[in-house]
Amino acid sequence: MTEPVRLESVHFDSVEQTQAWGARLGESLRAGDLVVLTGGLGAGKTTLTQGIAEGMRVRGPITSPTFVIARVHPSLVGGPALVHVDAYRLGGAAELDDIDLDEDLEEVVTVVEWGAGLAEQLADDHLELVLAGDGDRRTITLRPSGARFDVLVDRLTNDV
Ligand SMILES: Nc1ncnc2c1ncn2[C@@H]1O[C@H](COP(=O)(O)OP(=O)(O)OP(=O)(O)O)[C@@H](O)[C@H]1O
Ligand SMILES: [Mg+2]
Repeated sequence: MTEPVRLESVHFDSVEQTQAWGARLGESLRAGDLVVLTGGLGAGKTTLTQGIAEGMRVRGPITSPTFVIARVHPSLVGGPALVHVDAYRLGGAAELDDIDLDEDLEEVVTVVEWGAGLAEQLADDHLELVLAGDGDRRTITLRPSGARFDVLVDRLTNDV
């Protein structure tokens, strides 16, 4: 029997709302976590990452890398660094293992902007966030993989 697919969505009407939710997520992330952002060009992956960085209290700025594939943002408060990977621009062929990172992924939080569909190749526990929408309105569908992220998604989809 196939396992039930769990799909929860959240909706935002402005950049500020998307970033505020990203900050809530960022506050909950810890070393070793992997967050995979999928969604087309301009879907809001980098914008959401800016919110995550704020919540994690790491050094900015979070930008769209043009030539650099991965950037390390150290913590300002003694927490884990944020490694922001823009694999979207690799054209879809790469896997996370192929990206040459100096950091031990167990010690940092990794956020990857990824081409659609590729996240399924990631075997480890991760949180996939699928971004869609246009105008100012965005929908983020949460696809947790593993118990750790199940708990996190419960917390993040409850309106508090
Ligand atoms: N509610 C919203 N949430 C996020 N972005 C929004 C929202 N409303 C409008 N936008 C705009 O959509 C654009 C999102 O761009 P962003 O660079 O974050 O997307 P991306 O998915 O990282 O794109 P790329 O594929 O180029 O990496 C920005 O110009 C942002 O201002
Ligand atoms: Mg981007």
